[in-house]
Amino acid sequence: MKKILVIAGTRPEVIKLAPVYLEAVDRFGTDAVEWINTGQHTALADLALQAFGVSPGRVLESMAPGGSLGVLTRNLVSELDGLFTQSPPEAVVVQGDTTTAFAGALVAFYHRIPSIHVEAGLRSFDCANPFPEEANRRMISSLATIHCAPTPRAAENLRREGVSEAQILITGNTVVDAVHHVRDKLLHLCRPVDEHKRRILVTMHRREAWGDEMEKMCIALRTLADSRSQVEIHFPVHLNPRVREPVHRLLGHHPRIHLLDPLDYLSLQKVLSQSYLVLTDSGGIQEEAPSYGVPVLVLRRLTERPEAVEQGSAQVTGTDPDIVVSAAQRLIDDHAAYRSMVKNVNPFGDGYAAARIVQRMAEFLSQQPAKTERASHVAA
Ligand SMILES: CC(=O)N[C@@H]1[C@@H](OP(=O)(O)OP(=O)(O)OC[C@H]2O[C@@H](n3ccc(=O)[nH]c3=O)[C@H](O)[C@@H]2O)O[C@H](CO)[C@@H](O)[C@@H]1O
Repeated sequence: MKKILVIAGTRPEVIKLAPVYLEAVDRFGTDAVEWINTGQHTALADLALQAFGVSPGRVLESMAPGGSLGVLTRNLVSELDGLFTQSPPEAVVVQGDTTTAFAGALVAFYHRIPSIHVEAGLRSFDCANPFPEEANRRMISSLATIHCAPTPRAAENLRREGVSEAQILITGNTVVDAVHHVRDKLLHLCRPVDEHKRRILVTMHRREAWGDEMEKMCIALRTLADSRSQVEIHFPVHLNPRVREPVHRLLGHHPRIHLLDPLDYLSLQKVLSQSYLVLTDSGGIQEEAPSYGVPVLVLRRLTERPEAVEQGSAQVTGTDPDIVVSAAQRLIDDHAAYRSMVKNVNPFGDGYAAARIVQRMAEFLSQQPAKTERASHVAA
């Protein structure tokens, strides 16, 4: 019985791998596909799993609260190595750029097990930003067997790094599949009738923003809310204490800044679909917003998602508070400028990425010889 392991540890991995998991179960059967939750971000990942009706097959205990990236990587590699030794899968699926994804691809490589990398080829070309994600995804691109690039641009990045054409598949981003999975439940929703209000969705969590940048962004949000009475900020705050502490300290008592606990996937999509504008450092939300025609200000110096910027529905503001505030004020005051950013095309995918990925997986697995033995995963 073929066993395909889908390995996820964080909320975005769950959201972007759930469509692949469901498609693979539909194609190969429930006994052939197993979900591995590495425990990197258990609470947020579990919340996302519920939205897709996916129950984690096996939960690892990789996260040492407050542990370093080195400790997390050590734990993940050790646990996955034991799992792969005990019952070697035919293939593993990893997503994006987390430490979970890197450890999954690395241990699969050591065991000579093929790995499928979902969302391959995103590059900021700066290993400090995002940190450690840019380095993780570059390393995964050296290890993976099949590279599922969401866009032609991502595929080009992989070719430039020497990945062979036969190993690259342009699929679209599975996050658009996830949006399609829930959007029927959003259909009855319409944009808020109070045209005077300007609802702004905010999310921030990036490691490279922890500390001063996070504080400066909070002050910028407060300045923005104070400067425009029609602004209502909805901010689901990441569980990480390095995010929660400054956000609640600096924004916790503003009448029009609503600090929320992390939202389940459907609730977030409802807020996103009804927002006037998004201010975020999130990758996934940059990719989802075009599905609802909502403009995005990217609170980062760089983005590995230039497609939305090039089509004009997103703007990279960086993290200078004055620039962020004036960019948001312009889109509130200048309706023509705002309308020019409202697009009805999502450049990141069409909602059929999972189907393409699983089809390619099926073709690949059908060409694999029966495994007689696992060679050379034992240290020389
Ligand atoms: C460098 C970088 O960009 N890396 C990204 C990062 O993911 P991210 O930046 O997208 O991370 P978040 O912003 O945490 O997740 C966002 C998702 O969560 C949903 N959401 C959000 C708030 C909430 O209250 N409830 C929710 O349901 C939301 O709709 C969306 O789908 O790592 C991923 C894995 O490797 C990568 O794929 C991805 O490139």
